[in-house]
Amino acid sequence: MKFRKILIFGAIAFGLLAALLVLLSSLLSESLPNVLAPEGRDYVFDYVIVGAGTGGSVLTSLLAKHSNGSVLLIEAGGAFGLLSRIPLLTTFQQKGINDWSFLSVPQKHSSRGLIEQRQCLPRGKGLGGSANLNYMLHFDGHAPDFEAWHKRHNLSDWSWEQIRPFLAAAKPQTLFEIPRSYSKLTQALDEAEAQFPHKSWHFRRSRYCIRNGLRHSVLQQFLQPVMKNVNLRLLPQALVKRIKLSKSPKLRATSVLVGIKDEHTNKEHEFSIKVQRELILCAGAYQTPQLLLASGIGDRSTLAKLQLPVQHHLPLVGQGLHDHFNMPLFVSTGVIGPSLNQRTLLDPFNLLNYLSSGTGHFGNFGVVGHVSGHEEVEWPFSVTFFGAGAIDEGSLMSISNFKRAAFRALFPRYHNSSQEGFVAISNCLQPKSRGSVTLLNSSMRRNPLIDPNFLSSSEDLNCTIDAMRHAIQLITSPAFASLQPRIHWPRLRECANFGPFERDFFEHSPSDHYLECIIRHLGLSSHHPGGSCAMGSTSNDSVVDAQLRLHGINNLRIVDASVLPSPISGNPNTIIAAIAVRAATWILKSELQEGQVSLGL
Ligand SMILES: Cc1cc2nc3c(=O)[nH]c(=O)nc-3n(C[C@H](O)[C@H](O)[C@H](O)COP(=O)(O)OP(=O)(O)OC[C@H]3O[C@@H](n4cnc5c(N)ncnc54)[C@H](O)[C@@H]3O)c2cc1C
Repeated sequence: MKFRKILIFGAIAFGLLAALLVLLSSLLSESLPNVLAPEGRDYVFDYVIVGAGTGGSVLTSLLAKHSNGSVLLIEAGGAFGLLSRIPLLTTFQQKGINDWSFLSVPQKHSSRGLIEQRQCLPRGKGLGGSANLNYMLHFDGHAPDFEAWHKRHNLSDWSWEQIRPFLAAAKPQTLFEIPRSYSKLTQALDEAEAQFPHKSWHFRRSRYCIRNGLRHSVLQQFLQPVMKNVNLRLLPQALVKRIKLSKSPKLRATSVLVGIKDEHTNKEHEFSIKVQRELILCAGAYQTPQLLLASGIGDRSTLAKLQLPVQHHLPLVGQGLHDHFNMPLFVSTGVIGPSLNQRTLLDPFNLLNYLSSGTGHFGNFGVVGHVSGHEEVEWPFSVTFFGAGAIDEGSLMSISNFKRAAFRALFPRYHNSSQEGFVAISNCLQPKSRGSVTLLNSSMRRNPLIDPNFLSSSEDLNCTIDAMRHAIQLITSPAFASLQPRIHWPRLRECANFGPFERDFFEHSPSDHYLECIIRHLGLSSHHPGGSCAMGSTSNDSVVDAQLRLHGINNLRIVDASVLPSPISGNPNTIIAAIAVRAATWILKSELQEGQVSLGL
């Protein structure tokens, strides 16, 4: 008992220490090196990079290291706090100061269990961008994705052979892999791999961008090591509002208009920064098209409707948005997992374990493994296993936008804080639905109109139903039997006509109509948006060319998730980092070819 008290004191001390560190880290954020202090004069930089997320951090790092030119990195947010480094606590950042907290427009074909049928679309805001808000899962890349880019989109520069060295260069320095012994769920997954009849399915235990128990993102690996370089300046808390083009002799980006808000008076100070060589947009799949459209670069008729003067007609800006769509299913287990629940989290041993070795529940996000099928299936799919037994109602509802009834139908054991179980998340790896990013008006301070248009393709619905049936096959296989799993089919009033019927609990074969109904109500964004300024060969099929330059504007590139011509069959972060490495080589090569550049700081 005495020992337990000591542990509880230890846990409280840890809490206080964490709070102190959060405070300290926010204080430290004030003292970033090389911050540009706008003093009312015009600045000129060889390279101006907009957005310090995955693409922007990697690109800035390589240009700061290897270029002879001056580099300015402009980021709308500031530094992330310590919360971003503690893996399990990452969702607490959502809806906070480091999240843009976008909401989709009401969805036509999905999201019926969400308030106003709108999806929560978190995006990182600050140095590190979404790489500092994400769930840290690493994926090596999948050869057929790039072969499809090569063959279907005529992008021979992006074949698997071509991209592999860049993936290697972008790979996280250290990865933390969930060990087999982590829980009974990881053991069941390993057994399923050995026993499962579908030999073409791939079983992976999760690998995280985590080092010594702390998030190790592109910020730590790429950006931080170069922050003090003499040719680099940072401009945090600054929003890029317009891009200015000049027409002669050739169309080129000449400057950006930046706005910085005074946090006390809320007044905005605006100034321009001139671009000597290249302007590179890394503002992400929602805000890169937003900035282009707000600057009059986009489809002529769309811009006319918004009464925006056209600087450059490029019809597909903001079109072709894609994202993975997740269907969660709660499975309770009859044995102690241990799985994530309030009881395990409040256990002082867990805290001590994390403090002493960086491992245990606090040292990862809770996703323990994935099973995916690419060959011998009609549609490539993935099932992700999130080892959580009790899901906190308030927290999940706030970051998912679920209506209360939908949440409770999905997690009927939500009130039991010591519940053991897991969530099986099924999705299609190559969804066909395409959405868009447009504007409400030209203000960059207003959120863009984001329409992921989930399930607009009936193929995606069939594919998700298929993925769920694969998940059921796994969960009811002998390998999982020792967990005593029970699938909790959501009992939604709106789906009651189709089931679930008592026999479903035994036969695990609910009808397609029932599965369609729950998918259309309860499916959620995976937060992997891309494709809104896709690459391709001409302006009729894309926004940027194979070297990521805007069609018609040679010195304006996009280096972020918007350029993906089709979805990545897994977690996209490392692929976007690899795209940035690739872009850096082209930029540096052209610098070399054209001779010295000025150090115009
Ligand atoms: C909650 C969540 C979980 C995820 N989990 C994973 C995962 O586990 N594994 C994985 O591989 N991927 C994951 N992802 C996806 C991955 O993080 C993103 O695909 C990737 O970070 C996108 O990189 P990016 O460079 O395109 O954009 P971002 O990283 O989003 O960077 C864009 C940056 O631009 C800044 N910006 C935007 N507009 C302006 C402007 N006008 N002026 C100045 N700055 C601007 C933003 O503040 C931001 O910092 C997740 C994403 C989220 C949100």
